[in-house]
Amino acid sequence: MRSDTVKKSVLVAVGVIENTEGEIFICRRGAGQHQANKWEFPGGKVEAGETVAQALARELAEEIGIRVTDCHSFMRIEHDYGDKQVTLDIRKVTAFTGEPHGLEGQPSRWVPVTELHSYDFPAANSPIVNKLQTEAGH
Ligand SMILES: Nc1nc2c([nH]c(=O)n2[C@H]2C[C@H](O)[C@@H](COP(=O)(O)OP(=O)(O)OP(=O)(O)O)O2)c(=O)[nH]1
Ligand SMILES: [Mg+2]
Repeated sequence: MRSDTVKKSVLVAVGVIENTEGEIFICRRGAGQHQANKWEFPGGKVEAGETVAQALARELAEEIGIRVTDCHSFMRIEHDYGDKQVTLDIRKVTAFTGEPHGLEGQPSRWVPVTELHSYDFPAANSPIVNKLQTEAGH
């Protein structure tokens, strides 16, 4: 990168959705997307004029068909993939209506926190998985 250019980070709203059994909902990214075929916590880019909470609500409605009724800040991660720099604003979704499912054809599933480490997530996600496992006492 040239020293006179400032790399711009993309702000992403990410939802860690938890059910009453303590499982987490994850989806698989598409073949043509950035970080293709990796598993992810659903979410997407915050658009101009939106708050992170608004973006999260919109993305979770569009991608997995749920309406968020309660969420709180979980963590924020800055990560540079080289080809793209992202800021993940992760929210824990503790209440919602509807049953999440991949509306865009993406594979998806509920996973116990103890099994999250066996999924191939983007590199930026490691602290999320670690924090979830610590909180669950593992
Ligand atoms: N949603 C999501 N994105 C993640 C995670 N981890 C991670 O590094 N990312 C990165 C991948 C992408 O570069 C970016 C999210 O972009 P996205 O492709 O989901 O954005 P979007 O839903 O608005 O999709 P699009 O309109 O561009 O197709 O953040 C994660 O757990 N969930
Ligand atoms: Mg997305």
